[in-house]
Amino acid sequence: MTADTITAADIRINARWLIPIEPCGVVLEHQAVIIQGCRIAAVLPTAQADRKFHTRETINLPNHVVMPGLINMHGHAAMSLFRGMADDLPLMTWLNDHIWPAEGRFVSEQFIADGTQLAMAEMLRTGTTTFSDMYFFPEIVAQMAHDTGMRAQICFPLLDFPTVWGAGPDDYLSKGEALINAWKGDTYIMPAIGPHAPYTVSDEPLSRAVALSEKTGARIQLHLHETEFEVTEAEEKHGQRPIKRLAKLGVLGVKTQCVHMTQVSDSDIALLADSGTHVIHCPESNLKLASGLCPVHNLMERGINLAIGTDGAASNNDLDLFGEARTAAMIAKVVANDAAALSAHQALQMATLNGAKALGREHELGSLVAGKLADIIAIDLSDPFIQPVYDPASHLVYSNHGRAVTHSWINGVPQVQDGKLTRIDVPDLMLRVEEWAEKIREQQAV
Ligand SMILES: CSC[C@H]1O[C@@H](n2cnc3c(O)ncnc32)[C@H](O)[C@@H]1O
Ligand SMILES: [Zn+2]
Repeated sequence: MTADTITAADIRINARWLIPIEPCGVVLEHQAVIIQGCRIAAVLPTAQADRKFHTRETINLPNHVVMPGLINMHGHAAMSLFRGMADDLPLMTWLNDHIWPAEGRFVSEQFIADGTQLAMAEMLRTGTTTFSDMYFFPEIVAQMAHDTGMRAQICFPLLDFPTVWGAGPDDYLSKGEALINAWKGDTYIMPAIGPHAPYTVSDEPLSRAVALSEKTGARIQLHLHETEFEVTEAEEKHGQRPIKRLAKLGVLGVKTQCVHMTQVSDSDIALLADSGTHVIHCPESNLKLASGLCPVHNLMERGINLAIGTDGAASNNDLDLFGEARTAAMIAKVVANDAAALSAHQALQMATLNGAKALGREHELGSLVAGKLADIIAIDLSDPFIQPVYDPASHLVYSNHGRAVTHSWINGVPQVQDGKLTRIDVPDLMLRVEEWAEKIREQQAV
């Protein structure tokens, strides 16, 4: 027997359980994850790690599951400052009568900075390591995510009409192209194009979005088929379903992510499947706004890649992706009339690897495999509300909530340690959040 060569590395995480996501459906026990720099050097049984690696730091997690960081594929981060401001309303009333007026009144660079930081604090604490954002002042969101060390797809807004961030399509597209160029090749920030929805963006800017995507490689994310009203109104106005119009304009494809898709006909499924378009499922926002239910099972059967998003905190009303995975699993079963429709392992895959696929980064994110980037989380299963443990994957989806996350690393850098954020000053953030709440309450009282 020959002695193993000892390799030096940075961090060793000893985990009671490990869910690598790849291969799907596997739970390993007594595993070590070795991190060297920003990457995973190895995932191996602890006894083997003892013989093969010497690390400068070891973290023992004897009651924990370790898994890849979650990828929240759709949201409007700074809307966290509007959490609970306008509840129990359908989408168009919520937008037209409450959210858009409030955005006109309050959204500024400082609002975006503070609201985004609040959202990042919540996402990090609940296991998200990568998020997708579609909101105003995307250059500020990108800078904040980068400074904090979170990965983020930053979709710049594109609409027919002026907003606080732009005068109209020309302005949005030129600012957006500058954003894409500014972050080219960055490991954390993935700039993308965010046409708001088919009912707010006309054909010409949509075609220009496609051209910009082709020129730069940037992805496109848009709200699509969110409600029955959206589809029937478009049929009256354009004589076709919105997705058909998008297909003709060249919007669909492997670089496009359609958010919501609660209204799905057989021909819609064919368009999505044939083009390789990704669907981002936001079950809690769809439930709360009574928008409809995405037929996840039918889409999965056709091989369509489905990832999960929370949407903004004003329509959810939290950014806990574990909760979202649970809701996704629950409603998939009812919609398909099949208790096996979306298993716990499949829900976890949607919240990790499928998000990485939608971003085009499945080769380096979304699973715990040697060589991938070290975006890792740990969840403590020792609390009474998740005992006893027979199957940790079941617990993560059906019994857990994100607040059981105790540790996270992004790019090998610790972000959460023993449940505490390492890179966000929470007391200072709370003071700024309360100042915004005062202003918003004052305005609501008028
Ligand atoms: C142009 S920035 C994004 C824009 O979208 C609004 N928004 C938030 N949630 C939804 C949703 O579920 N459907 C459509 N639009 C939504 C947000 O308030 C911003 O104005
Ligand atoms: Zn949205």
